[in-house]
Amino acid sequence: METLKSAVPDVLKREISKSTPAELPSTCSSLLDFFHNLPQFHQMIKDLTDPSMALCCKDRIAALEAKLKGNGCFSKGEYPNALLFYSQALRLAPVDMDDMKINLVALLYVNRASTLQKMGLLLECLRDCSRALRVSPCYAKAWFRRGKANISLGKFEDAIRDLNISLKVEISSSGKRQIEAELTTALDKFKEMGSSGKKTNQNQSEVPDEPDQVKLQCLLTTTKGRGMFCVDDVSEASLVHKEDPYAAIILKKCRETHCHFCFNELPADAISCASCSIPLYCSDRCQIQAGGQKFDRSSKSFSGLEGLADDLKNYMSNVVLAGASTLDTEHIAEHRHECQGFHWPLILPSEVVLAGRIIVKAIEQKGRASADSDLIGFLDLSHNYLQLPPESKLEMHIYSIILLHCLQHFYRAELPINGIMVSKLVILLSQIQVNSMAVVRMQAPEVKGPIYEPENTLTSSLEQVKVGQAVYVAGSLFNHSCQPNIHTYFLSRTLHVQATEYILAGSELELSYGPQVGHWDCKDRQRLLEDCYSFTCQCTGCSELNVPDLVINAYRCTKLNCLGVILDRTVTRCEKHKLKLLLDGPTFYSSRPHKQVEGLEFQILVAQVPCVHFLEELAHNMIQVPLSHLISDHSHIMSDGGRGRRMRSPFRFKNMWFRATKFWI
Ligand SMILES: C[S@@+](CC[C@H](N)C(=O)[O-])C[C@H]1O[C@@H](n2cnc3c(N)ncnc32)[C@H](O)[C@@H]1O
Repeated sequence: METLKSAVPDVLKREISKSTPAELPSTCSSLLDFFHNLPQFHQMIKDLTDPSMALCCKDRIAALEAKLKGNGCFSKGEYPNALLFYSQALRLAPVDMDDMKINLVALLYVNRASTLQKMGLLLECLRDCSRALRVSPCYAKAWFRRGKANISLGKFEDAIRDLNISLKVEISSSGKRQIEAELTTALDKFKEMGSSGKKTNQNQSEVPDEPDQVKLQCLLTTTKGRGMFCVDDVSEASLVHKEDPYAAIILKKCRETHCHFCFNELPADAISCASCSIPLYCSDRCQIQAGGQKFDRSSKSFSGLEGLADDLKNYMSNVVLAGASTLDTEHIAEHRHECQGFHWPLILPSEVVLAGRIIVKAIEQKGRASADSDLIGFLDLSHNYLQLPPESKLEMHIYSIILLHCLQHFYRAELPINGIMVSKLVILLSQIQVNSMAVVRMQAPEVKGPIYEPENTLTSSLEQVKVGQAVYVAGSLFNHSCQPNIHTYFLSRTLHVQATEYILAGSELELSYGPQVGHWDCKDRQRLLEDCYSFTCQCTGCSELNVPDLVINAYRCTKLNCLGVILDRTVTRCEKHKLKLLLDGPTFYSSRPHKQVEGLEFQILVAQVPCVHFLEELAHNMIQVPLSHLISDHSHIMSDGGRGRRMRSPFRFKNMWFRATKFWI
């Protein structure tokens, strides 16, 4: 990237840095022409898209090496290490579907199943056996291992069926003897269970119905573009909105720990993409939804099992064909186009790969033939291109050109390489910057000291970690407020929006994009929103005076019983504008009810002439805000240099808010 960036001539850089959205086709076209004459550019595209150079291809030899290491650990009883090596081998092993007997993938699944069984992870073991059978349906060892796992799980009927099939397909007599012994155990246990009247618990716990969602409407606001409003009153904690992402991607740092589709933590029997070695998934369902159905195993695959009873044949097809039939077929596999041995999904930044996923989904949804140049317009997302810093504009140009060349390998007809198409990608990248949401999970940091120490209590130390980035089409219409009335959480990759207070009909529903009143002061909140989203916050928290903003960075008087505070100079600059609005307002001389906090009425009394004691501070561009009407003299604050004790935590001021009755400004 840096090489390409530095190669761009200064004139072109300047043109790009000043460009408006309307000028994008021209700047993109100029950069495209420049890169097409640049050998480094062609080399970079080759590195990113040539399958023979990709590090993410399947590699049979490396898989066999990892398998050998796994076997070594298994025989020494080092099961966690064996698990790691078998998982690594599975990630690298190519699925050779022509091999109808035992293939490497099936063998690795059975080896990992044995390891999982040794570790007491029986459900995981069972799943791996089924995966082996999906690849090699007549693999006796997989049926045998499945039977054993089912015995341990108390599912004796299934175990008997598994073992009977295993007996049928096993050819060696020693193998048959082993299976028969296990079958006897299963039959005995089944009889025992029958006589004691015990039944395996088949009852699934009922999932409670989700409450109805609230009716929302999208309206144009005066200062923030479109926003989401509620039609009726919304009670606290109601589910306001629920949505699956249009496209999503895992963050690079979570690639080895979380499922690349649903973003949940990976289980011990994580599975990999059938075509490349990049993603890991928590289940077959996630793998298929992300990468598409790889094994289309028809019932022909296990024909030739003459003599097998019909109920066993049915059972066999249920096990072997499980998964695919239960899938939502409307889902468009989002990783499929990336896993042709290409290198770019591994290398390019997450948001660029996310842009690729959006483009591909749009093409697939519209139908390849009808895909026109307005490929992404239908998403109707806002963007911030005009406000972007020059450096970001240049990077977006370069990444768009690179991405277009990468996608071309799969969608040559739909994605012509020209200035207009690149400009669409530039806009898409800036739309992603403004609209994509971080998918988060709660995580407890590692506990260092003894658990009973107050700092180590898990509930207090849970923190949010970002695991993915996703674009939600309707979810993107919620504006930001530093005093939000809704919050978001994620179950799997589904966005849930919930009310945090009672909201009156017709009110705007606003969430916090990060900063909130009471946690950050106004200037820090505004800086963050400008830096990350390129807008100047117009929420009530930033445009109207509020108590936490005045006191969060204030200096408190050290004198006992004195509640006086002095604002930091940097805060004052930000608050001055709000104060001016207040002073210019119609309530200049009057007192007006400002805020109701737990039954106490706060008042802002706007004095025409500032109190004499504070003139000195005002001369230094500082504003003194005593939080008690009892205070009459603040000369002592100035006498100790105005430093006082710095109060950062708004909660420590909470008591003060309740004690205070008036503000004097
Ligand atoms: C995710 S979109 C929200 C929907 C957007 N208003 C629209 O019309 O599509 C984020 C954009 O909305 C605007 N926005 C959201 N919250 C805002 C706020 N508190 N103050 C000013 N603009 C805001 C900014 O332009 C921001 O880039």
